Amino acid sequence: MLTVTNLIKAYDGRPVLTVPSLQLPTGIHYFRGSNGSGKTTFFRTVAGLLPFAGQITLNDQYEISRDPVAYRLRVNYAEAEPLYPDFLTPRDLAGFVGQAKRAPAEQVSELVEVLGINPFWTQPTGTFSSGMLKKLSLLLAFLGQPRLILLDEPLTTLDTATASQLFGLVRQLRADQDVSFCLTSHQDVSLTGLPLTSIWQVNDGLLTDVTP
Ligand SMILES: Nc1ncnc2c1ncn2[C@@H]1O[C@H](COP(=O)(O)OP(=O)(O)OP(=O)(O)O)[C@@H](O)[C@H]1O
Repeated sequence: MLTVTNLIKAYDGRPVLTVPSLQLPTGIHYFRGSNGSGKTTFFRTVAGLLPFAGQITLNDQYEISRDPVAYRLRVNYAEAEPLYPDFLTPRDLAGFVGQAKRAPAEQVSELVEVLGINPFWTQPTGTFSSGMLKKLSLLLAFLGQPRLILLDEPLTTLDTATASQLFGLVRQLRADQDVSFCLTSHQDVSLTGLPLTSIWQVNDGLLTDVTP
């Protein structure tokens, strides 16, 4: 599903992530590692948000630099600590992102319901709690018809009921539409009952497969 080759990501000339070769099949992949080990850098790079050296290809077909639009239509990302312009509401953001991701008409309302966003749908994000921001970022990450969704620390600040709804959504998209997921968490994701395809340990910008 995802192939990464000769990836080097540096900040100001300092390499922080090196992935010589990585192949992820369809499934749910969990990346764990200590603070500053490179998880977010990896996710942001795969999401197409950071410049890097190397190749990243989805489904042997869409290379991130060669097919930037087709690739980004199929790879969605939820930030660990989402931030939006204060004056925008979930309705505004879902409108923009939904259009960019070519989301089906009824998709937004279904996700609003599942993630419990109705009570603050038209409220400016500048007034949001961290959990409300997290719910909104998750909604945006599910819009369109992604083949891969990157969830960076999806559980942080999320209440238990919404976490359970989120896992239900992940299971459903996995089973019904063969959507793949990569996620990070400082909590032990294997305890959530999600069927994990692989587990990766990130240390000092290097990824090691530690799947049992
Ligand atoms: N914008 C940036 N400029 C310079 N260095 C950065 C930048 N963002 C991250 N880094 C560095 O890259 C390395 C990896 O950071 P990253 O955010 O990917 O870690 P992480 O594994 O996601 O950590 P955490 O668990 O704390 O979220 C760290 O050394 C960090 O200081």
